[in-house]
Amino acid sequence: MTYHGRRGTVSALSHVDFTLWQGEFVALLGPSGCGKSTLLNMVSGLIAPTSGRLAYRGKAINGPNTNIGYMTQRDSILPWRTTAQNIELPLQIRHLPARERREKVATYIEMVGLKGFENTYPSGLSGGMRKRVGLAQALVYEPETLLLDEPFGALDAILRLRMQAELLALMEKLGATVLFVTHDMDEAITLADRVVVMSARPARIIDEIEVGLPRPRNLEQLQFTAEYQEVRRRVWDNLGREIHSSEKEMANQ
Ligand SMILES: Nc1ncnc2c1ncn2[C@@H]1O[C@H](COP(=O)(O)OP(=O)(O)OP(=O)(O)O)[C@@H](O)[C@H]1O
Repeated sequence: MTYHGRRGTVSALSHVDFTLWQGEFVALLGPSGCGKSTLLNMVSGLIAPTSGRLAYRGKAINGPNTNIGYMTQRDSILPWRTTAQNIELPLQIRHLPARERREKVATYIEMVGLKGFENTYPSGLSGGMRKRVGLAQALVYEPETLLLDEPFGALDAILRLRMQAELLALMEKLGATVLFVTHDMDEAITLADRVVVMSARPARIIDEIEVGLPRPRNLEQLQFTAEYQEVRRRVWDNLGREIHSSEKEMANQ
């Protein structure tokens, strides 16, 4: 994917070739600005690659894909709508009958732990609560596949751990297919079945690591296990090498 903008040409992704299997939770891990959001935008059908091919269930992706729920990095919560109204929005766009909308909104409000805040406007919600509204918005029409772009990036460590645990429990329950973008190695390993490590821009895939840690996972204990440390070392070996090489490149420029 190459962007041709007013400020010149930016080569965002070079050679990216991978398959996301049904029911799998894949974390895309890479340095800042390497092209992770670009990749999600392409998978969701919002932008088209300048070369190469993307397919969903074997069919070429030619436009927005309604089987996919996408939580972008910046939330799309409308300040003039309450929690319930924001979560209802994707269902209104799909013209679901009012009764069905109400039922689904109630289910997902409960699922993301926002019961009691149905009628609160975004200005009355904490950062973590806003993220939950965003997550419920992506989940509410029950897409087969979820794209989550650094959903917990701006949260403090404790809230982040809580949200990660909630997401994991939810995904294990729903059996959804997830593509999760992060630049946090521990987040990638604790959540995913497979970690796809991307290089600095223009991104290519430098490694794919099967995490292999059993589920359901207890996030508070997981990081202290020997198995976890072993996976972490393997991911770090690759990521560390990539960081050093991009630092060297920058120093030579
Ligand atoms: N619409 C655009 N026009 C021109 N360049 C763009 C556009 N969108 C992204 N880029 C550039 O493409 C590169 C990859 O951006 P992208 O947002 O995909 O990276 P990222 O890995 O998601 O970054 P981060 O981890 O910081 O969120 C960056 O250099 C960015 O400046």
